[in-house]
Amino acid sequence: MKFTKYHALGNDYLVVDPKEVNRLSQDDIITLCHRHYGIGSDGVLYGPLPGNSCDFALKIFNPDGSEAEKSGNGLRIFSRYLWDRQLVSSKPFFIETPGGVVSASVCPSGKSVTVEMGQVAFSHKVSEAATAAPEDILVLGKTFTGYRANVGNPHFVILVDELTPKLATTYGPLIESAAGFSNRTNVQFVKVLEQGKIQVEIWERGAGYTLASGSSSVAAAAVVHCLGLCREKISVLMPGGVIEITLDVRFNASMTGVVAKIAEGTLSQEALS
Ligand SMILES: N[C@@H](CCC[C@H](N)C(=O)O)C(=O)O
Repeated sequence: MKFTKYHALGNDYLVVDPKEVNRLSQDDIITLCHRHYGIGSDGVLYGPLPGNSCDFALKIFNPDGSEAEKSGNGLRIFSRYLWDRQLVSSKPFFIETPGGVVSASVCPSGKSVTVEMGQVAFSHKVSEAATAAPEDILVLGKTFTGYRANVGNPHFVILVDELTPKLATTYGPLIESAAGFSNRTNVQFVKVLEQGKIQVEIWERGAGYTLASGSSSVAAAAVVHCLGLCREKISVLMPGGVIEITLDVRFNASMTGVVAKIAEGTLSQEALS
């Protein structure tokens, strides 16, 4: 089975073409993503599949084998894969995910990709709640105030004054699976640095601590903009680098950042046995 590996600011994904394999089981995905027993990645992008409403459809899997509705960096990486395979040009094209259809465009060098991620809802259900509402959550004796956002996939955005990776690694796993989140949640700890700049530490649902996340960047930017803390153009600083987000008045989000190809290879049969 052939695979291609890319990263977007250190958020790494394997792209597996359905032509290579009819189906990936949950165990296959867990092994593929495992950094010792497999190739290692923050997820698997299974596509291109035939779309219902556009040329390309994509399935996105987390390293725990669960399926995500959407992934910002996953979509930017998959766009770059389509571009590398000469299946798209530098003109905008559409990709269908369970979390909605997005439009993407790859810059002429292939190194930067923009995805129009769609409208952010301030709830865990798409198209509900037009404004961010605070919600307290008690974890390990500490109360955090966060805001739900849905970018196709669910997020819980917590504003803090002091930001450390430890916040994400200590509280992230407990918040991810807290009782109030019926389908678990991605978690972002966010510090507003200035009007157009925020810093974020991320705990991803089904993946854990990651160096960057596109949908998390969109969720965090939408919440701080909705609260009036930042304007509509926001640079999101993460441990892996920067993603640029632009929001319109209805919280439709455009996301731009770099993508790099790491490797192409063939997985040994033995690895999945
Ligand atoms: N890394 C991603 C998010 C991947 C999906 C997420 N773990 C989920 O389960 O929703 C991104 O760049 O958005």
